[in-house]
Amino acid sequence: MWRRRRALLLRSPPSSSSTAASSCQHRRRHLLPSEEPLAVNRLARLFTSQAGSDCGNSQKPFIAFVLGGPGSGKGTQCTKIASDFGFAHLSAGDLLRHEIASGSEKGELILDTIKEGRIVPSEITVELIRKAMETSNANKVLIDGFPRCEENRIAFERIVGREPDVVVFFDCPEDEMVKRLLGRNQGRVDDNIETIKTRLKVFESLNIPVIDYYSSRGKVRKINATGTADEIFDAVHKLFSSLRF
Ligand SMILES: Nc1ncnc2c1ncn2[C@@H]1O[C@H](COP(=O)(O)OP(=O)(O)O)[C@@H](O)[C@H]1O
Ligand SMILES: Nc1ccn([C@H]2C[C@H](O)[C@@H](COP(=O)(O)OP(=O)(O)O)O2)c(=O)n1
Ligand SMILES: [Mg+2]
Repeated sequence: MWRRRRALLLRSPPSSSSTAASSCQHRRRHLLPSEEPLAVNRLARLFTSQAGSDCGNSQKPFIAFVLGGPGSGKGTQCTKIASDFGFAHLSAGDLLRHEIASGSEKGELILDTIKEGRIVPSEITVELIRKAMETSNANKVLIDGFPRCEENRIAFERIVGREPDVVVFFDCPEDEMVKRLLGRNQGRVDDNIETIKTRLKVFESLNIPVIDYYSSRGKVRKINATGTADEIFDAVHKLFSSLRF
């Protein structure tokens, strides 16, 4: 039943939209308190040197959060960074879409949330990222599209016990982002104008505060995300060449 519904929903337009403010609060309704300490323990093992199991590496991985509005070019630029600088590319959105496609119990909730342009409960996303980091065994990681809200950020930092090394912010005007999303043509359930409007509101109200927070901590590197993908990558390449990882 759910599988048939999922197949239908994967390409259907959104049935409703909701306010940006409710997106992060979603987490509280779905939090399973018994799961949180387990995730804390697993992540603590991943990121503390005493355990010696940091993604299979003896050192903590270098972590770059890659942020920007929907359609700002995060995924496009991450592919290029991964190829030129040897980073593992972990896209939070891709991990969530794989979870939907797997037909897991959480998939239905994730799909409903993404269809509406809202943010998935943090413990689901952090757990998917944690597993992907473990599997990748990488010492340099791009985390694309995360953290999307303060609750995402706090969950990650509390569980992992550290901040990212750098936060790359692709700064793009809204009209350009809308144009790119409507032309993306990947059959995504959230690339329609109604959901895009919500995603832009969510970005402004929930993700910009995260960028402001990391700016105040001197972590943010802002990239002008207009122009061709290659022009933007020139600036990205300069930035990554200047980082020590
Ligand atoms: N600089 C660019 N100029 C025009 N289109 C772009 C540019 N960068 C990416 N795109 C296209 O815009 C769409 C959104 O890009 P994507 O990398 O998926 O962004 P995001 O991950 O931030 O949503 C894709 O179809 C991509 O091919
Ligand atoms: N940290 C995250 C990342 C994505 N999501 C959900 C909500 C987002 O609108 C969708 C799609 O994310 P994705 O990063 O793939 O989208 P864009 O690359 O910005 O177009 O996934 C989330 O809930 N939490
Ligand atoms: Mg993307």
